[in-house]
This record gives sequence, C-alpha cells and structure tokens, in this order.
Amino acid sequence: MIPPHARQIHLGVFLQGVGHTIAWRAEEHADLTDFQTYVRFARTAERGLFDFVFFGEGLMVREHQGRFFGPIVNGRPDTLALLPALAAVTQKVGLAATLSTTYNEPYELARQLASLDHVSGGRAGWNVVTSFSNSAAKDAGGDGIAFNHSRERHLEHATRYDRAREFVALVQALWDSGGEARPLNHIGRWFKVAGPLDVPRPPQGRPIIIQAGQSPDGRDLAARIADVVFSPHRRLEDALEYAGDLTRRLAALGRSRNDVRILPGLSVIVAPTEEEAHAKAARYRALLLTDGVVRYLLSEPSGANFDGVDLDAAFPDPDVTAPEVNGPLLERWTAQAREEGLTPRQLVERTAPRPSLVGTPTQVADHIQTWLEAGASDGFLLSPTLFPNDLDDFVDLAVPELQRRGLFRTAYAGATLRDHLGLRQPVPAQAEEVGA
Ligand SMILES: Cc1cc2nc3c(=O)[nH]c(=O)nc-3n(C[C@H](O)[C@H](O)[C@H](O)COP(=O)(O)O)c2cc1C
Repeated sequence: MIPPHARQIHLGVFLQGVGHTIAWRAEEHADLTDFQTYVRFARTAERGLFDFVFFGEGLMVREHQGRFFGPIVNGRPDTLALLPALAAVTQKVGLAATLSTTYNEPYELARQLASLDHVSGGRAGWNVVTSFSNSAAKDAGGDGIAFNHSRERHLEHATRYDRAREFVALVQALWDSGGEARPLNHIGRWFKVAGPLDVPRPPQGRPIIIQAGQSPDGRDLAARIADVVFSPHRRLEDALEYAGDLTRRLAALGRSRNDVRILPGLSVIVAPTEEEAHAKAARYRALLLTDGVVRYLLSEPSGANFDGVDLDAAFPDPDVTAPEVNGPLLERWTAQAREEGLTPRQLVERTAPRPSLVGTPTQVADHIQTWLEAGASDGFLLSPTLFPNDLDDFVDLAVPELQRRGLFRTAYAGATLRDHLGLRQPVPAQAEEVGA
C-alpha cells in the first residue's frame, strides 16, 4: 500500500472538437460524430480515475474574410446532448459542460445543469465562459457568434463579464431555491427572474463551477465563483504568478486558496522511451501544420491575408494600418520574426498550440509533481492531441507512475464530482441575500 503524497493531484480531460486542426487528418483519430467515441472517452477517463471529462464550446465556425476554416467543421454534437447520455454509461467520472453566459438565459441553464446533476448522481460541472471573439477586427463590425444569435455584435469584454457576474449569482440562487416554495424575485441589471427553480436542489447542492478567464475581469469572476480554474500557462513562473494573484483575489473576497483547484491545460505525449515520445510528437506536428493550416493560423487572428505569401521566405512587412487588421498582434509577430529570423511557417511553429509535455512516464510524473509541490497547480486539464491514442497512453503509462508516487488516487473515494475534487458542500444562500 503506497501512502498518499501530502497532496494529490486532480485530473480533468478535454476532447477537442470544433477548432481541432488535426483530428480530421490523422486516420486513427476517432470519429467525432460517432457516440461510441464519447463513450470510450468517458470510460477511459473513468478507468484512469479522472475527476472529470469536459467539452468546450465555440458557438460558431471560425472564419476569415468570408472563408471558413475547413478543418474545424469537424465538430461534435452539443454538450448537453452528450453528457446525460454519458451519465448512463459511466458511474463515477465528473461530467462538465462549457456554456456561455452571453448567449443563454439563467433560468434555462440552471434547469439544465441541475437536471444533469440529478441524472448523473451529482457529477455535473459548468465551465462558465463569456464566449470570446477570435478576431479583434471583426468586433468592430459584427461577429460570427452574434450573427448566429440574432444580434448585431458581440458584447464587449467588460460588458460580457458584467452580465456573467449577475448570471452566475442568479443561477446559484436558482439552484439554492430548487424545491423551496417561495419565490426568488431577482431584479438586476440584466435579468428579472421570479423563481423558484422547477427542478429540485441538485445532489451536489450546486454543480461544480469552472472558470478560465485570464483578464482582470476574468480572474475576478473566477475568484468569486470558481471551484475549479483552467489556466493556459506553460511556464512554471507564469503559473506561480497566476496562483499568487488568484490567492490574493480569493482572500479579498473571504475565500481561501483551498476552495479552488487550479488546473492548467496540458497536452501530453507519453511513451515508454523518450525516442518514441519525440517521434510521435514530430509526426503530429507534420500532420498539424500543412500549408493551408499555417496560412489560416496567420490570417485569422491577425486579420491580414497570408494567401499569396511564401511561407518559407522572410516574414513579410504587413500593413498594420489596414482597418481589418489586428495591428498590435501583427506588430508583435513581425518583431519576433525579425528578432529570431523566422519565416511565416516557423513563426506558426513557435506559436501554434502543440503538445506541451513530451516524454517517458517518469518525465511526465516529474513535471506534474514539480508543479504540484511548487504550488503552481492542483493537477492538470489534459487535452489529448489524438484520441483515443493519447488518452490511453496517459492512463496506461503515466497514471500508474503517479499512483506509485502516491500523487494520484488508486480508487474513487466518493460518488460526486465535488467529492473527487475534495470540495465542501455549499451552504444555500438565503433568498434575501441574492441580488445583482
Ligand atoms: C483550458 C481552457 C479552455 C477554454 N475553453 C473555452 C471554451 O470552450 N469556450 C470559450 O468560449 N472559451 C474557452 N476558454 C477561454 C476562456 O473562457 C477565456 O475567455 C480566456 O481565457 C480569455 O480570458 P478573458 O475572457 O478573461 O479575457 C478556455 C480557456 C482555457 C484556458
């Protein structure tokens, strides 16, 4: 019997759908329209004793100057259709949905998530997003997400977070009101909701709330409401800075660092030997960065057109004053390309999403242990590049090594997602405390 480490890690896993640039080109990637893919995903995560699985949400197909980014049309069914179905074929693993506060109504969403918590026996989680826009240029004249939802433009950043704060507080109040016979009577800046909720109080009290905002507004929202935060940091110093900042924000709100689990996103390629792991990573990169994808990854975020550009010559001089162009981003790229002598293709190779940890089970466990012991994270949110291969490898190779070190559970101790995360059951707020 291995004694548990003083602290143990928490693991979530995230199956990329829309926006994934590799799945459609690698023959062995599972079919994202086949429900059995999701069954295998959730069951593999449960076999690996993960805290939860989670799906992202985009609400639009990425587009640049009227052209859709072909690879990403490889989407997947809606999360709220998938998760209840996955509840029926799993017993323990948590089930988290990304749902936008900008394009939903609180009463509807409170019912859906409370219902997911009931049908899953207390395994529901909600990744609260405000839906970011990919193109700063497009914000000026409209936005793909807004156009899909009968709106002329996307709400600007601060307004989205203002709505999100009221939205989440109201959803929590609705969960607390479930089963109570008295009305809630919320009248705020964004919403007027009488309540109570027509679904009984969820088994977890409140489903687990996840937040991933990085801006000051995003971090403030996370400090107010999050049980789990996702973060994008790759360097330990950045993750430590973030953990310190979050701790200060939590303290200012009367919460403690122990009330929140920080899970940075991590894409792992693990193999029995270093050579095998690096060979796999090199193959993925070749599959990922075709000419079309490279042009897209340059054009879409910057608003510039890289169609006719030689990808293997010196980085071109962009016109940063053109109205549709994200000038600060292009200037940053150009400066980096000049400083490091990078071609357009090499710049994308530096900046594109890629596996952030490649190595043997020992190397992977070393990394995870270092971050845990430094206080930079409480575990990780894994994002397999190829599914099922990379998740199987993590569960079969890395999980036993983490368990051998006492860093990860060897069985689920509880039944709910809240139990897996080691978080307390919330005390319901009194109806009169709820406001905008
Ligand atoms: C691991 C991770 C996953 C995310 N998944 C989504 C998602 O599925 N949908 C979405 O709209 N935003 C997603 N985001 C973006 C965040 O919600 C947030 O908008 C972003 O980190 C920028 O922070 P800000 O909103 O405070 O500016 C994700 C972020 C991270 C780090």
